[in-house]
Amino acid sequence: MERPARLLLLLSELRVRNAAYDVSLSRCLLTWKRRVSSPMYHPFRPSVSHVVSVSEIIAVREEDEEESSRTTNSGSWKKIQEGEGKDCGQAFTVFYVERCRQHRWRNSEVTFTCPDVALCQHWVSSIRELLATIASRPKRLLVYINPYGGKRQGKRIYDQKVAPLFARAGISTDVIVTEYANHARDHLRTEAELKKFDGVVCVGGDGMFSEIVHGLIWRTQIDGGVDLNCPDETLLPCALRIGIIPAGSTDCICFATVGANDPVTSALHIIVGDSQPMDVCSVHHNNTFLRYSVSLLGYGFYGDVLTDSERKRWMGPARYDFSGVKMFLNHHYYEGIVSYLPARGTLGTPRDTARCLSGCLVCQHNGQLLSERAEKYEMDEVSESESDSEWRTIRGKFLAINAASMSCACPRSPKGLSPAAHLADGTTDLILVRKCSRFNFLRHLLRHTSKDDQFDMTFVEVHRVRRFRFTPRYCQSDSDLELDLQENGKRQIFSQICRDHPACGCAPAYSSWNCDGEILTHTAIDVRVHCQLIKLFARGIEEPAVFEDLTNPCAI
Ligand SMILES: CCCCCCCCCCCCC/C=C/[C@@H](O)[C@H](CO)NC(=O)CCCCCCCCCCCCCCC
Ligand SMILES: Nc1ncnc2c1ncn2[C@@H]1O[C@H](COP(=O)(O)OP(=O)(O)OP(=O)(O)O)[C@@H](O)[C@H]1O
Ligand SMILES: [Ca+2]
Repeated sequence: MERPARLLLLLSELRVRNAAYDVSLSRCLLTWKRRVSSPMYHPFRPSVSHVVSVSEIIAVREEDEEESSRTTNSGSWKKIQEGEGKDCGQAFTVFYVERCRQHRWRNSEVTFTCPDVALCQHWVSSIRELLATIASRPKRLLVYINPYGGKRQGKRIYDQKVAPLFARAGISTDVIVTEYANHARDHLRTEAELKKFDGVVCVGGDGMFSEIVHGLIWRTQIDGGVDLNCPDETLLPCALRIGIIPAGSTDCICFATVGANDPVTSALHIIVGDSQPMDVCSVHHNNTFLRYSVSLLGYGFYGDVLTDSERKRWMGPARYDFSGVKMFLNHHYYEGIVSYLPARGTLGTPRDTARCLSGCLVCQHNGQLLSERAEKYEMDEVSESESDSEWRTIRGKFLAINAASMSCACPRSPKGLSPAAHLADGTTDLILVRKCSRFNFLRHLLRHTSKDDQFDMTFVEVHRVRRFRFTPRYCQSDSDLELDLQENGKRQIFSQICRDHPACGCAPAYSSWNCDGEILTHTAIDVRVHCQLIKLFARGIEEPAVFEDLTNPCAI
């Protein structure tokens, strides 16, 4: 029979900064509570109690008395020497996760002094044994650093903030500083010895994460004999988890899966071995694979912002705001046909007030439902797209067509493009912004930054879908398009649809797709969501109540 989770493994009287504490260790919790008899005890002050979940202990270190008295570099030991003088015996330090504001985590530490060496060693070995039983913690990681992402701080951020934490947690790393774009992707595809690692970490922005996703998915499918060009193929999930140390311009994936774009917070989520599944969209054109997307697929406004901003990379993250204002003023709309397969039987809608949070039940339910359905389709040997006659079609003039597979929350828009979208529910939210006045489009954009509903506008519609296709009007054959591209030397093809654009004289007939910050080479695309194809070292966004309870002494 398994022991009750709260059964104590150890209970001792230890000292923390000259005060006596009752310190206990169970399989789940480490607690230390100031003793009533302690000289520091104050009858009118509530007794101080601390609770740390064992799963959030980073490491434990036995303090070497001789070494510590020789060097005063160790902050924790210095405090003991100053505070306790002759009273100090053997000591050990526990490093653990502490939660701060706005979903940030910090590495905190507490040093306990024990009356004798044997007791100290017993505590250290007991905590180490417990940590060793947590199978989800990575031991060896493959790290890719983009030295040029965001504000070009990737290398410094990793060396100063992340590497020391990994070392403390006993994680060994193979580090590769990338030398060119797609270096990480190609290394993962062909060279990396993936069996040696428990996870892959990227230091950079969403573009760097996308490289890792492409490398890992590609490698997994090729190893499993899956045809990447067939949009109906069921893809094999990737075994290795991915960690993101944010050092980019948008860091939208990190923000939406962790709740902050903070390198230390992300490193700690990796160390404790968190796991967050995520949906991935495959994008095809004429049965040819183009790319994968995990956050935003945007045609029209966000495609144009990206195209324009690529020419201004030297501006750093500010390029998006500059191009955003420019494209807002340009106010181009695009004609085309959108057809989609609505998500049937799944929980949740894009207009829900509930959000996708840590341990999300909607994602769990839909994940289960969709994998059962996929098995059924496989047994009947039909594809989902063939069996389903529920495709719907919308034709129109659009300022923007966005598919948000997750909220796309980021510092620019803390609630994101689709606030109720889920990370791992097997669906994407298709947002259609029809042609409207500049004033109305500005109202719509502004609502991304306030509590108001950006979908509650007559020219905006949103559908939760499993698949969708887009065909631009004036769709040309590939060879025509190729010819035009060569002649113009750029993506935008100007056509004779100027009657609706009295101000500019001529307007592009085509936009480009912004696929997680990369420009796609085709405008006619076929998109399919693959439920929970990858896993991240993250746990989704925690509600404040989750951790308030844990630190509440009454909850012990
Ligand atoms: C008036 C303020 C309105 C603010 C509206 C803000 C909405 C912001 C929504 C951000 C959605 C980000 C989605 C993430 C996509 C990532 O996969 C991708 C890769 O990193 N990032 C981008 O493509 C980078 C895309 C960055 C897009 C930035 C757009 C900025 C728009 C500014 C419009 C200003 C109009 C002002 C008129 C006076
Ligand atoms: N050594 C390198 N030299 C040039 N480009 C690189 C290198 N390593 C990676 N890249 C490319 O740089 C691009 C941008 O990187 P990254 O995503 O890290 O930063 P960012 O664009 O500033 O941030 P975001 O994607 O969040 O906007 C990626 O698409 C990646 O392919
Ligand atoms: Ca989703």
